[in-house]
Amino acid sequence: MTSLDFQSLLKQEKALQRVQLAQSTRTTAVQQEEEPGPTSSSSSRLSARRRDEESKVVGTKEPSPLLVKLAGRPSLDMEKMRVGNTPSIFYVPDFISGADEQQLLERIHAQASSNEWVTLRSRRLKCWGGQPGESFRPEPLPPWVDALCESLVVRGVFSEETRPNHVLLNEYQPGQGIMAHTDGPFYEPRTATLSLGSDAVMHFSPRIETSRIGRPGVETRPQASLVLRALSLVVFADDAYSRLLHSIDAVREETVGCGGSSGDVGKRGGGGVGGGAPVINGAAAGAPEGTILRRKLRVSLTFRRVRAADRGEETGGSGPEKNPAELLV
Ligand SMILES: O=C(O)CCC(=O)C(=O)O
Ligand SMILES: [Fe+2]
Repeated sequence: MTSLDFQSLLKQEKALQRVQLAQSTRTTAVQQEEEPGPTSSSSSRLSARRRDEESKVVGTKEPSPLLVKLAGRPSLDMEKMRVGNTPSIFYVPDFISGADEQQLLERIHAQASSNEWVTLRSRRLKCWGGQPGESFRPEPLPPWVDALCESLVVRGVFSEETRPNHVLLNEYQPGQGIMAHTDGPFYEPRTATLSLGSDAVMHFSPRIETSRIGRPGVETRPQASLVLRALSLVVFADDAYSRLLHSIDAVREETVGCGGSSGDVGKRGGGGVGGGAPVINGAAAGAPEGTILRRKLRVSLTFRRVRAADRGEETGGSGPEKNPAELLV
């Protein structure tokens, strides 16, 4: 065995041990979060407990095979995944494999008849983890959803302290989309979305106070677009989370970059017309300007952490205030 083989075996074994540990401590974690907080001291208690337990032999329960598989992948260097000159927008192509995607889609569609779905005009959705808001009470996630959250921590997308505890599933038929929005103040300013089943283009536009819209020099159109290939993960945080709006046009077909949406013109996701904004991850997504993308049934899973009730203030970026339009150039 070469030293490289040995290193990767060691990594896999460590990942497996973490998985077993995570599963055996999951109940404890949920109980701790139900205490007021999580304050920094409660989350450091949690990490300390994890560290203590890590030194013991753990795991009486078989870990989920999906989790073992996902967590066994190498951890990501998120800095290398940053796209364009953007503040904290990261794109990870092929975050999962096509086989993982199939497994996840089967699981999602196996539950399709359940009444947990909320149907909207432009998509349907399901959420796990509890009702975000002032009186948030975390609810346990289904094991396969929890497995995905764990894999995001193991692979370095979220820190242990910001482990996602809330997951949203959106399902879009071809021709459906999502209006320009921010994810709001109830979450920590970091969100990760896994795309399954179809490609789509996400547009980012400056968040403008309503009173300034329409004033000379105030730009509200999308300033950048990001191709979301199936299997990819997009992460945005901090200023990109709080000071930019994101949207997906409600179209059946779209042309990357210059041309904009080529089908169903006039049936946009709402709040913005994506076409024309420069694509900031064309190379990483293998989709140069002019690429035509046809939508299929798209399912996305969005992972976030609900903020502690005592810190439910508006999420703001750090550092000096910048015009949000400047964040993208
Ligand atoms: O489907 C997506 O990729 C985006 C979903 C989203 O922005 C949201 O649920 O807040
Ligand atoms: Fe969103």
